[in-house]
Amino acid sequence: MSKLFRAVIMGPPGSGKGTISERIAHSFGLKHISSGDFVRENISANTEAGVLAKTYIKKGLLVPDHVMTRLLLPRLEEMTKYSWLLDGFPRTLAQADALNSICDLDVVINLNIPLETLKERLRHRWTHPSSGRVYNMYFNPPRIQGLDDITGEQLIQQEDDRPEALVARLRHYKDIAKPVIDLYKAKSILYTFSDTETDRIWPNISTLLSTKIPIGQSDARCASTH
Ligand SMILES: Nc1ncnc2c1ncn2[C@H]1C[C@H](O)[C@@H](COP(=O)(O)OP(=O)(O)OP(=O)(O)O)O1
Ligand SMILES: Nc1nc2c(ncn2[C@@H]2O[C@H](COP(=O)(O)OP(=O)(O)O)[C@@H](O)[C@H]2O)c(=O)[nH]1
Repeated sequence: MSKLFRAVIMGPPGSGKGTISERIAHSFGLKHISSGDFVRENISANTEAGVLAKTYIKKGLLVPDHVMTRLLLPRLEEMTKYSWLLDGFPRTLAQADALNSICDLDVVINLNIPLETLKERLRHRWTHPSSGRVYNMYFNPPRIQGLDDITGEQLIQQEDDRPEALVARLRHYKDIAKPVIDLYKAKSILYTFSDTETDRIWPNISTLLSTKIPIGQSDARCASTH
């Protein structure tokens, strides 16, 4: 069997991880695993880890590393037959070390987007809370204003997407992401993309992945998990 492909996408809030992950899953047939979606699923299903995670998220905190790894690693271990792309995990060095203990990553995509662009995007981000689907009033508006395309349910603007909250979130992101970025740089698997537009970054990511993903791995049947 040919080698499976393992990738991570990193970037600050609003950098386009979710948007680009969907494109990668669609174009290259990787399974898209979003840690945020997975946490939300566990909260909805009232699993033990989900109940615990909720207590942190309600306070605007990250879920502790041991809870996140207990949630995510078994899920990844179930996916040994698939190529996958991980979005939102690892966020800390402890999570990166835990991931490293179960697999070797091929590529880490690092999105480097200017602060002003992030603020502008998140000001116009609308979220479908139960699925985590996101829209932007200008970039990818919902078909009917204020409603989710799939369920027709109401969209919301998340409190922490407000510009005032974003600066603190971004500072926090930079502090915890730096050692993770340094680790992947040292392993020579880090690929950084800097621009203000997803549509300008996407062709470069697509070219990179075309050279990295073994032939026969692009299987649209393995597309996104949601
Ligand atoms: N790797 C992780 N470590 C700790 N907590 C996490 C992790 N991934 C997700 N969570 C928790 C905390 C987040 O606020 C919540 C939702 O995650 P996510 O959907 O990635 O939204 P987010 O609003 O933090 O990120 P973004 O704005 O970058 O999309 O789940
Ligand atoms: N204007 C604009 N909005 C974008 C672009 N790329 C993504 N978005 C929107 O910006 C917001 C943040 O993107 P998202 O994929 O959720 O980023 P994440 O927080 O890193 O997962 C969403 O509302 C997207 O629809 C872009 O190139 N231009």
